[in-house]
Amino acid sequence: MTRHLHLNAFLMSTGHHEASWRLPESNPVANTDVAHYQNLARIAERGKFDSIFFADSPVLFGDVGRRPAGSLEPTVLLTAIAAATSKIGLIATASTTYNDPFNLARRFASVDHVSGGRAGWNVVTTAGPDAALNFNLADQPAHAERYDRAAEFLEVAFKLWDSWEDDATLADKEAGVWGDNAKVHPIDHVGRHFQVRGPLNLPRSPQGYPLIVQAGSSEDGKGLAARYSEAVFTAQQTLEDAQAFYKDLKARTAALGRDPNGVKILPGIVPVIGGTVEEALRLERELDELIKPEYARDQLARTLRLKPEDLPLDQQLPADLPDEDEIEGAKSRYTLIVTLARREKLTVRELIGRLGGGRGHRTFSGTPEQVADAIQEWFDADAADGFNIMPAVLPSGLEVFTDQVVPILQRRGLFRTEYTGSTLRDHYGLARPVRSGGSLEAPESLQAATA
Ligand SMILES: Cc1cc2nc3c(=O)[nH]c(=O)nc-3n(C[C@H](O)[C@H](O)[C@H](O)COP(=O)(O)O)c2cc1C
Repeated sequence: MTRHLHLNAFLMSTGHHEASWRLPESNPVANTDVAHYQNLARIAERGKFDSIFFADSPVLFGDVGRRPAGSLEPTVLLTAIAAATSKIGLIATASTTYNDPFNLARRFASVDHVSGGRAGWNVVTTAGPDAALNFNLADQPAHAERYDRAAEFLEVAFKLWDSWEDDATLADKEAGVWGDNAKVHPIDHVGRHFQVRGPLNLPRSPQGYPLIVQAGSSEDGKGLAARYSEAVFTAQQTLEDAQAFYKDLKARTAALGRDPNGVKILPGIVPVIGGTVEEALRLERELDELIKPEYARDQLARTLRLKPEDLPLDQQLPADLPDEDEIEGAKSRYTLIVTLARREKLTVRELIGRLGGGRGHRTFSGTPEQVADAIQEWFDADAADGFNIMPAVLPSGLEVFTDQVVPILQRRGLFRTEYTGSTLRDHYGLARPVRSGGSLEAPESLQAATA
């Protein structure tokens, strides 16, 4: 089976570089401008991307002085984007720790109805203590507890999406019968975290389920991804690390009886593209020089559970840092940052520059040809099924990728020249789960999840 590259546009206000909002071209209040996001989605659709994606956390992070702060609730934003596009997939993040299954299952099924089958859900447990304070808690639930809840949350969501059979709606005007009660099922879920009777108060959506995306990379994170996810986002700094993650996750998926091709692995890349290498590096330097180190050092201190004064800008990280298993936040991101700093002997200032561009995702500055080579190298080396494209500056970074890198990938036969389907599942080459006659024929890629 020919493998095709998958491209997801990870959209974030004026771009992933934390100082992008300071460029003359940038709209500093793009983070709440729906027309900005509709324009970005149209650019990505012109580039035949599989999907666009919004991260999210139910908390206002850190210091509003540093970069555009606050974000539109992403499923609401997706409905506005759905109205402005017709093909591109629409993926939003929502937390299993700070939501309930009934409302969230309904919300994503609604996005799927509104978009004609283009909804995807990035399932997160929300790492970090701050969000907990917005939801009657004094601290974040333990890492393992968050993932245990997430697994049950997904079980309930699948049951709710399956509570209507595909042919439950009759709309028989003659007989005056709208629906068939025998095809709408309570779910009567009773579990450790949730009791949900069901059925969902919404007919089955065009895709049956939204595409299930996950982004954890710890043992718990990979366990959840192997059982339930169909696309996995990950931050990987080196080809070797990416190959190891790819091999491990595919093996875990197969060990659960799922089709490993049913899980698409997309590492992030923050491309800074110039007509020449010098031009690309100049743009990278211009952005890095706009970073105010004190903001970034505060955030780095929080991640490393240190005080800012423990991190002198022109010295390397302190020798004694906590082990990953002491971290209750985003375990794998913590390890990635510390490993990056140690491996490349980065000073705090240098590390801040690297993180300012992509928060631990791989950054790559070069010409369109070199960016295409970097993508093809990992794709050919079984380190990725596709990429999370994270333009440093938006919209210009997405435009130049769409107009100058995508054509190279298309000429090399790596990427679609036209959409061949209309749903998000079609774009990722994943079957639609069918629910009829009381039975569920889940696609092999999801069988373990819905067993
Ligand atoms: C591309 C990408 C996007 C992410 N988006 C979010 C997000 O929107 N909200 C969130 O709480 N976590 C987000 N995360 C973090 C993951 O959900 C997770 O907390 C992190 O990868 C650490 O997972 P681990 O504790 O299993 O190692 C994202 C991670 C990646 C790689």
